[in-house]
Amino acid sequence: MNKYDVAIIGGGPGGYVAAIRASQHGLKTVLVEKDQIGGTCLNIGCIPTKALVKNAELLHEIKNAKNRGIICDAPKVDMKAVLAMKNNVVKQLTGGVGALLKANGVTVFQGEANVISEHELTVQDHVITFENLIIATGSSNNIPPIPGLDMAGILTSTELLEMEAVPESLVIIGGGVIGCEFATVFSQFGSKVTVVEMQDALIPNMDLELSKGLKRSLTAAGVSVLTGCSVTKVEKNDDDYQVTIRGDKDTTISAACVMVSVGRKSNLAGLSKLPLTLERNYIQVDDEMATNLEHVYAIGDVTGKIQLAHVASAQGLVAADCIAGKKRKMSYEIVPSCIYTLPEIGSVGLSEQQARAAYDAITVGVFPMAACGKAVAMGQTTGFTKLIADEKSGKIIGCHIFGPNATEIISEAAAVMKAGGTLVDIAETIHAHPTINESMHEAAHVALKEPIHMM
Ligand SMILES: NC(=O)c1ccc[n+]([C@@H]2O[C@H](COP(=O)([O-])OP(=O)(O)OC[C@H]3O[C@@H](n4cnc5c(N)ncnc54)[C@H](O)[C@@H]3O)[C@@H](O)[C@H]2O)c1
Repeated sequence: MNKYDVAIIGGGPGGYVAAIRASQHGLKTVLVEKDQIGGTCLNIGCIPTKALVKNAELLHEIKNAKNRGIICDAPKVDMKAVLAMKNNVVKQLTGGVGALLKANGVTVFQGEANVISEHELTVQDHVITFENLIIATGSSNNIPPIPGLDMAGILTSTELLEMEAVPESLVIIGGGVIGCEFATVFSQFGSKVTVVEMQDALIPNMDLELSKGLKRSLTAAGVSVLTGCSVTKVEKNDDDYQVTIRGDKDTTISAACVMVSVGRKSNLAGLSKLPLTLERNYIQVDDEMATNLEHVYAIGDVTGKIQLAHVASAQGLVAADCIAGKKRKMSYEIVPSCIYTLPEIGSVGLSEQQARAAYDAITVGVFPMAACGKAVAMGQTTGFTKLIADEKSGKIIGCHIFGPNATEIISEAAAVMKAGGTLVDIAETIHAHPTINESMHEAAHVALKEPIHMM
């Protein structure tokens, strides 16, 4: 009998995590996924991108190996083998998630869900009846209405992850997270990359020092970064695209490929029978992830909150717990976000600009990677760790790291912030030596005006 306590549409990091938790609560749970389990994150987002970023890192290390006394031949990229490696990584992880769902007793239907009433959906020839519904349908690439972007051959990150050859040149429209990660990968792979960003800074919503540092490092890697510029049209001439750019002065750039990464839009197909409250086409939810319909919840990118896999998973756990009667609320105050560039970025809490606007007085401590022993030993001295605290209480309200292992060590700051910790808490915690983590320890000492390894 296809009658379930909870039906979940979408098997990404929001949906599959919610399904496992719902089932663990003893709820009869079904998950419907139209493509592959794992969603954007595992199949065409976070995971495959990180597989390529690792290759970019390797190439960068090999190219610089002679500075460390290692002589290597000039590296070459075999894109077909790179794709095989990337596909293997994806297969391993999606297979793992499939096994977890099975082990937790979640029923999985492959196919497109179509909600036909407030308590029923169809998938292929089946009718599924549900007491509660969790919508976890995610988002897809948004293509802005710029003349020429509807042309065949214009790429998004999805197609760029399937390239069988390294493009000679690549224009990336949008200098946000996707744009900067793909610029990192393809510039190291050998493409001549141009990034066109409409705002005055790359990754414009993050701490300005991160944006400036990233622009410097991408430029040093040979990427042409055009900020404060917009693309007005794209045309095709023989084999190349002509990209017309409006900035301080108008220019036209010729490129073999054009990728668009200007944000994403919600996936709402199959949901029109539900009278959901939407805003800018995103499903509106409260802190328990409930929509305006009592038994319908929504999680992940489709809610238009913070579009990150780990936020979707956290929302999925909240939704499943609330359905099971273990009511709790989602909080967005402490959400680490990471960008996989060279070097990496890890960020949590308020940017310095936001902190100055929100607090009467703040204390900022910045420690350069060039003064961190482990970073020097690794030959990766670009970047810094910045801690921001409320001057009155000393409580940490933001941390921004640009440097090696930034995406890993940012969780220390997140954990301290979650516990309401202060600069003194970090300064008085013994940090192992030599580690990049010491830069956080040192940044706390700098903020407290008692630096040890800095003049
Ligand atoms: N490492 C990660 O966590 C990771 C990786 C990839 C994607 N994501 C998430 O996926 C989502 C989508 O990423 P994204 O990079 O597409 O979006 P984004 O919002 O990060 O960046 C889009 C950028 O495009 C710019 N832009 C908008 N219109 C433009 C135009 N016409 N011309 C030039 N620039 C324009 C914006 O100013 C912005 O800087 C984001 O929410 C992101 O956080 C996260």
